[in-house]
Amino acid sequence: MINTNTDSELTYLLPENRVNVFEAMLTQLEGESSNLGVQSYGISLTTLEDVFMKVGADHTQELNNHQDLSLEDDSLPKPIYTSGIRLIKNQCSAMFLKKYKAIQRSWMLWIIHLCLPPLFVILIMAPSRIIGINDLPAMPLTLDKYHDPVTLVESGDDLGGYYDSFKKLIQWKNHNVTDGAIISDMIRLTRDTPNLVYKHYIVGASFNSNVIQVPKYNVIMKWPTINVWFNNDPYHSPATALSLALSAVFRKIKSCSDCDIQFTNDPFPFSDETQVNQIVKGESRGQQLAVYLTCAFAFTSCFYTMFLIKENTCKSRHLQFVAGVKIYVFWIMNFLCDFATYLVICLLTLITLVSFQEDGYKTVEDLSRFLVILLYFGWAFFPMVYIAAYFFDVPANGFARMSAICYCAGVLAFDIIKIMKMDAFNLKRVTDPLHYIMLLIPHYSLASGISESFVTFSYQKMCDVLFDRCAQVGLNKHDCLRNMTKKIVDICGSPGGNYYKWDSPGIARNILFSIIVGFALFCILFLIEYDTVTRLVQRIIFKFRPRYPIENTDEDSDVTEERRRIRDMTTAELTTTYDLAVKDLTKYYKKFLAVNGLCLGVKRYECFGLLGANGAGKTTTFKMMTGDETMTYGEGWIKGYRLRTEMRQVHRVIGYCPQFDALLDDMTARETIVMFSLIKGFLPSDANYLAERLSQDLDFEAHLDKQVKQMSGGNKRKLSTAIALIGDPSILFFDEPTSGMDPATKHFFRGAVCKIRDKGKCIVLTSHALEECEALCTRLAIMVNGNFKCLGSVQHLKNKFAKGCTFSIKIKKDASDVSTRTIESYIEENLPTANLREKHEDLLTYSISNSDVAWSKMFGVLEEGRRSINEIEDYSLGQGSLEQVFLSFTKKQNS
Ligand SMILES: Nc1ncnc2c1ncn2[C@@H]1O[C@H](COP(=O)(O)OP(=O)(O)OP(=O)(O)O)[C@@H](O)[C@H]1O
Repeated sequence: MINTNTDSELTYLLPENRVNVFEAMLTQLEGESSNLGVQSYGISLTTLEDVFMKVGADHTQELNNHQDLSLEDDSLPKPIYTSGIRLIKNQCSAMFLKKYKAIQRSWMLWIIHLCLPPLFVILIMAPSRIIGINDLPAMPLTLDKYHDPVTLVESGDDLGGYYDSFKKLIQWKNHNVTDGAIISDMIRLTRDTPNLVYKHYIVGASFNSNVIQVPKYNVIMKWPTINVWFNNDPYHSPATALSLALSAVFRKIKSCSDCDIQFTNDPFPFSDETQVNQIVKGESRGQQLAVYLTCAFAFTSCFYTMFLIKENTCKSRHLQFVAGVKIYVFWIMNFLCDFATYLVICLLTLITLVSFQEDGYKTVEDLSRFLVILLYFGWAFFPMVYIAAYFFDVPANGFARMSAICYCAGVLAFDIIKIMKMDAFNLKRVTDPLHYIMLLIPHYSLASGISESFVTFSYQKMCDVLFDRCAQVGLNKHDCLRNMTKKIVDICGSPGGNYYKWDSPGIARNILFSIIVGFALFCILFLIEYDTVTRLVQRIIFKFRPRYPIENTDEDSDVTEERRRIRDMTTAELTTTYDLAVKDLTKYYKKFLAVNGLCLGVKRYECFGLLGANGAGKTTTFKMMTGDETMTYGEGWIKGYRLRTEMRQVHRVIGYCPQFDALLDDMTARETIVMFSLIKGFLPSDANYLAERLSQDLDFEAHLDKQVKQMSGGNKRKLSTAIALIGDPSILFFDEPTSGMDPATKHFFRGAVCKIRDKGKCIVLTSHALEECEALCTRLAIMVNGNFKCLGSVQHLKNKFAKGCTFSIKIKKDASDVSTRTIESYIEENLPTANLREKHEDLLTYSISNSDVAWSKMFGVLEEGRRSINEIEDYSLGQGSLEQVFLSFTKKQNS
């Protein structure tokens, strides 16, 4: 029965029960080989996997069902939208689905993200209200505001009874009063209990008489004297001590035991000049809000990098591009979805601000101005964080570092420049250009915008108050300003209230700079995405430090022949003959040569296998073919599209299953397939049906609604394979597709790949499972240190490199040692080149390294042995394995 049939090779399954006719059949084949055009042939034994599939697998029945649902079934839906606006709409839906699911699945994180700026507003509003430029409040001068105050009084020569009045006053006010000698007591107390003194001994008084001379009457008289004492620490203690003494005198003179004088410290309002200075120095709530909000938005903005870094490092983004998502659709949708969530943050921040009814942040005009600042900031920072995502591999790391950078470039730089702007430093010549340069940084522009806008607001408010005061005394604006300082004339003299003016304080510069920066960064982003920058940089690097492939001297003749054939063909010939062609494909990672001048052409109906030890360069070759890496040297074409310049078109015709599952953890398997199907242009209903069909066919139906992070490694692999199969691509790249799959699914997968290949597709795969390559590949190459070491069909390589064969003889259970020796002698006599490799109780294994012994002869000897020696129960005979070929080459691979 014919097992496989390719252009150059036929594989038959031979029934074991007809082993007696093998000798005659093979003799005839060997005799007729030149007439039949048979170059060589070989015999392989059934693999253990085949045995497993036949006798052991629980899935046998299921697999039979699978065969009916084969992937090459033409009833599978096809992409409807292959171009135009409908395809773009479809891809937009896919991008929206991805973002929506990401938010839905990590909602806790998103709530924290959304609430961060409003939370900052709440946390800073209360303290900043106190520190602001409000006039200082009035403060009564009493002992009440001190904790358990003790008043020390000393009665000396008290002439007027003031001592008594003072003591009673303190007691009347319910405070402690102690008699003593003030100086000695204070020295003693300060030495013994200094903390007690500082905390509780606020004021004191001593009452004495002084002898004074009254010059007018020329008499000397005694005069009552009150000395008040105060603790140096509290700010208002001198005035409080004095006020108590005066009250005591008042009470004494008035002979009133429940009288008191209330003293209050009520400062004058800040002068206009002071207010201006405070605004300029940033000692205002609005200014502090600018700093803190920039701090909050530094964290908020950098949060957006996390998803992108994740998408980047798991290679899901690359896979989406391979699936055909348009770059502008990807980024515009990304921006729109992110901006929508950012608008929610802005809205929540505005609502929080309104609830505080803070001057400058309460009217519709104030808030719309604030919203404008946030909007231009959003426009500039999004492309900045998108570009920054390229530089990080770990999301949390990227977030932390970016937040620190944005904090330094925004808040810290804003504070430093504000300090440098102070008149005392005289650095205006430096700070002005520095300010302009820093406006290019979105976070600095945000801090400066909020601050400038508040300064304008404060100036306007201050000038309005000033002009009102002048109007009350009949002065017009002009006369009002005549007596004011230059600074105030400068501020209030020009028409005020224009927030959007160019000069400081105005936010026109901030808006313009941010809009330009946003455009510039988006351009850079698209230049990076369209590989323009990479190609330019590589061209420049190549010009100064060209890197060519290195001539390989110990190359096999088949590899040399393939190279010659590819090099001799014109581009037109290559693209018409082969679906995939590469000429001198070379990749250097800095100085390390990972892939060295590969030449290869793969046609329709071919499954080409890339074998090699770890680090041989297989994945790098795949990456260059799928656009994940650029080639250092060489050329390549897929379906006529040039790899260097037409990767977008290439992506439309290929399916790619990468080595590591490029899947987004939070999405379910169904959502993932639906997303990729939508990208490829399927109707949403078809996408859902496809998810179910592919999951049935690849046997992960039960896991279809599990999130990827909850799936096992093997099922993730199946999902990656399913993604590669979506949309019936002409060329399929499978990088170790079956690693981690169970044997039953592996078997099914191989069946599916064979069917896909037989439909006229071209398949390229790498695998470490040699039996898989043997089963699937029509041709294969073994790679060592970036070079092809051999190339050809499995049989061709076995015939060429795995010379000889092995055979095993199974001995009956009750056979004696004598019988075993008889069998050994028989083999020695008839197949003298055979070496006994292993000898077990009931099994003898021989190997023949001499390939000159014909298969028919070997079968003849073994069949004759079975007939003549009763103790031989069975035998098997087969060619050297692909593993032998593989090992003979790969032992040269550099570790
Ligand atoms: N981004 C990179 N930078 C530097 N060297 C790299 C990079 N990627 C791969 N290499 C190196 O290139 C060589 C080929 O790597 P590649 O991943 O292509 O091997 P492979 O044949 O696919 O191996 P495996 O079977 O283990 O997947 C290795 O030595 C690897 O260390």
